[in-house]
Amino acid sequence: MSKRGSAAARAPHSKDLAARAPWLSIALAALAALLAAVCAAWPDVALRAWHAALERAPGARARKSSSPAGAASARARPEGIAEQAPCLDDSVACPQWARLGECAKNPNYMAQTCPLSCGVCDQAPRRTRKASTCVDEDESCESWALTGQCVKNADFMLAKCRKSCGVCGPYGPACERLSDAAVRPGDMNATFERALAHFPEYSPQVMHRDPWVMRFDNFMSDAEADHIVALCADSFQRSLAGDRVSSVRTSDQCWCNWGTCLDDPIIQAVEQRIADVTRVPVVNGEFMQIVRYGEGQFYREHHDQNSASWSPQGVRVYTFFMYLNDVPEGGETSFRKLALKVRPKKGSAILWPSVLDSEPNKTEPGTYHEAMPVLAGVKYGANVWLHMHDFRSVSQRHCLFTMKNTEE
Ligand SMILES: O=C(O)CCC(=O)C(=O)O
Ligand SMILES: [Fe+2]
Repeated sequence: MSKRGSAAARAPHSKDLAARAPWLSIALAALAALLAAVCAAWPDVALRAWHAALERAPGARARKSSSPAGAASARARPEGIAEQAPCLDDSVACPQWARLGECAKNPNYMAQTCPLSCGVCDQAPRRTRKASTCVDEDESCESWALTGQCVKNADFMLAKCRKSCGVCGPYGPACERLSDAAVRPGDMNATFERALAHFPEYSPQVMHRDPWVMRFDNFMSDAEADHIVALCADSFQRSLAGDRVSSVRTSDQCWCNWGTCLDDPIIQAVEQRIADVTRVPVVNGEFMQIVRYGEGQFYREHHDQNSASWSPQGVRVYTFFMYLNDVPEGGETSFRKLALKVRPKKGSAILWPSVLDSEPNKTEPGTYHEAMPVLAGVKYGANVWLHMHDFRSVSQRHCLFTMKNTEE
């Protein structure tokens, strides 16, 4: 045996303790006698303490609220089905199938496979998720996942590598939401009114109401704008639209998602100002995306809302767009439906909603917009897209549904 020996070999035996410290056994005996006396004298005190402990225990609320009806359904439960077994979907596609009407078109299959999404938990046998649904079926899954195959090759990977792609639960353990909704019905109107009243230092102006488009003439200093452009100097790449290179968007982009950029005090200060104005936490924001348009470059009319309400990060609720230089000619942000064109001005910014104030999970039809072609010079800008829920932590956990645009 090694010199150090095992912990068990070194642990003093209770008898040795009693021999070495007789006062300890006397004290313990006295304490036990005292407790017995208290319980005998005030049984309800002991009982209340026991109930309080039970109420704090996990699952206590369910126990407490179990109504007579709950008791009846527990009695009627078929044998062999555990009382606590959750109602689960067996496929990550269930929410989408349900939205497409499959629960009605294909009721038997769907009730078995997607009871949660079809809302038929009472009819479907409750069962724990089969362990086999959360496994990799190929030993290369982990390395494929690390090289981005869960996104690039989603059909194959979601079938064969569920574990490595982190899609085991309805969202997969990597994708659990860590935050409540940042925007509730009515919050957006209140946020815009508050921004108008509370941030005179940014010179807010209403460009449009219903839907809101608010301009902040003085959102950042020239030095801050120059600094943000300089951070990206060597990191621009062709912009993507909806995850791919597309002729509708011809600019270059740079995601501020690497260490030096994320840790940059100016980036952090600007992100915090955006959070203060919008009342949406910094972690709900995608990483800042800096864009550069050369002469003739543009982003055709599009909508920024790209994430399903069921996705872990939820919908994109706001866009905060900052202008990082003065553009000699062209490059306006145009909201055709609102008959509004915003001219780029260094240090200014615009904020608009991508969802409805009254139903913040639904797309706001008024805020389609376009980056008009730059006619002379270059245009630099920066997007911050803010989501309903925490975006950054699920993205850091490599959750598939934050990396990929998701559809309703
Ligand atoms: O460049 C602009 O004015 C707007 C850019 C934009 O809409 C986007 O990048 O989604
Ligand atoms: Fe946009």
